[in-house]
Amino acid sequence: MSEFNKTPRLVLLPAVDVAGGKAVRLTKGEAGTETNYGDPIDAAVDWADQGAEWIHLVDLDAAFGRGSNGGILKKAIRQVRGRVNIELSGGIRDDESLEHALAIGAKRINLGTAALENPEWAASVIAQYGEAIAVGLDVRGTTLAARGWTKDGGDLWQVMDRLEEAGAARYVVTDVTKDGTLQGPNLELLRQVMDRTHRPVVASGGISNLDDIAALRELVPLGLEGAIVGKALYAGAFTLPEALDVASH
Ligand SMILES: O=C(O)c1ccccc1N[C@@H]1O[C@H](COP(=O)(O)O)[C@@H](O)[C@H]1O
Repeated sequence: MSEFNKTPRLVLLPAVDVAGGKAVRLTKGEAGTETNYGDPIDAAVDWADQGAEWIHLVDLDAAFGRGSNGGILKKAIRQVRGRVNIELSGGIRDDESLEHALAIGAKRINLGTAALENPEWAASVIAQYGEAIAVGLDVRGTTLAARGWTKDGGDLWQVMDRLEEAGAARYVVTDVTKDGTLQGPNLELLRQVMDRTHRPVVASGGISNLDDIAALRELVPLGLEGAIVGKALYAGAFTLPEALDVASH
């Protein structure tokens, strides 16, 4: 196949979710389901060493509104600066937290709760920062989830209409019921979201094996730009180099 008709690669974003100063994975985002994977700075450096181009870095305590891992996130970003782009999320809900996130070196901010609860502010920062703002659409069925995924945040399609109007640059779509379960991504949900936008979409939740990555890569022509990989990498289901290979061939 020539370079011209090859499917473009799928960008993979290893996740580093931080709670209580540790890299953890949750099941379906539920507090108390943490599996501990050690030092988040080591994890970030490890993914950078293994070829990650992006890391999806999450302050879970900030997302749940119960604390902050700000110092650790800053150190992690500093350690991989110049090698890896950081997509930062969790608790970024006002000018101060957004400006701080950008100041410590995040290339992209993922807004969850704020995009649901504060539409005017979300529209204003989407207009101001453009590509630096992604919106996280964290859903159960077609109901969005906010505040550490503990509160309903409205209807996915209605909120998407508003975000499209606001000019959101990119969506990060998480099926909360799949996240951390190793049950495979929700391909149908991704297709439905991509049907409603021309903006790039990043998939999150459920990847369990290399076949899932191959299936997601098939969606690249429909608008899927990337996929966040969490538990499968930490559990050793495959290595990041193996996944990057599947994502690009
Ligand atoms: O990633 C998780 O497991 C997770 C679990 C529970 C809540 C949030 C989680 N992840 C990230 O947090 C943002 C939302 O943060 P906020 O609502 O803007 O404060 C979400 O998009 C995920 O990236």
